[in-house]
Amino acid sequence: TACSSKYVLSQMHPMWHGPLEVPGGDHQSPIDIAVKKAVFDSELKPLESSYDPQTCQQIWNNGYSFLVEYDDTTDKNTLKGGPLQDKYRLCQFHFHWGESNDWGSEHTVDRRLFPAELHLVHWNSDRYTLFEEAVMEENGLAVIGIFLKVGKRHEGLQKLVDALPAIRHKDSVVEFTRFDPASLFPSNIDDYWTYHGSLTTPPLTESVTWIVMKQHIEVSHDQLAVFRSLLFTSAEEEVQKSMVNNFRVQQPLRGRTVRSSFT
Ligand SMILES: NS(=O)(=O)/N=C1/NCCO1
Ligand SMILES: [Zn+2]
Repeated sequence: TACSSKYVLSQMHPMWHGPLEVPGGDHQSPIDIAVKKAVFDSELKPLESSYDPQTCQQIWNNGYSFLVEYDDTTDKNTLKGGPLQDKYRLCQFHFHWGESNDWGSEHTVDRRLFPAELHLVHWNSDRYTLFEEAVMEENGLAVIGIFLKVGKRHEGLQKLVDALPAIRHKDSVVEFTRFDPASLFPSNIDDYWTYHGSLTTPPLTESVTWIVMKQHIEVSHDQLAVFRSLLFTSAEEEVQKSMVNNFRVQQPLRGRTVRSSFT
């Protein structure tokens, strides 16, 4: 109904940080990863990704982050192995960041905050036919989280950074092609933490196998500054708000165990 869609929209309000309660939500994300409490699991395999840069379609500002979207109508961009039993398909990746380099990530490692965090969102194409279906189901989604640190310029990221001025406002979209998501992976993707959690933006459903990389990637101060030049607001709105601090507050662990693929 109209009111519910308005309600959902307001949850998507840019400054939305929760504390939107999810009825019975005790597997929520993000969380702090207490390294010493993580349990090494020797059964965890290396992750296997196979992405086709040709299936990259567009980049757009959804009023909360910016998304790079892939054609997920065929099995072209797959992720399997690691903690996953099934094959998952990439549908988009996006970032979360702060107004300064002191914070911005959603997950933390022993309470350590990073200036930004990359999320690559995949859905279980062995069991479902659409992202929208999988998003409601346990084991429906797999999200890879990669921390960003400020340091040397990231050559792979620059093509994406150069596209951002064209999507400054909410709901703006431009064509974006031939981008390899694996170019944003750290050199080591075998060392990761994994736990069962939720999306950190509505619908907040507890359908996510999180795979958080131990190794971060480096981007330059100037590259990150361009992220902050984006706006939460659409071109029509009188007051323009810079898109920063688009991360959710951390959620209680509620007895969950975080497993590690490394000792
Ligand atoms: N930050 S997140 O958990 O990846 N959230 C979402 N929502 C839709 C797709 O990814
Ligand atoms: Zn995210």
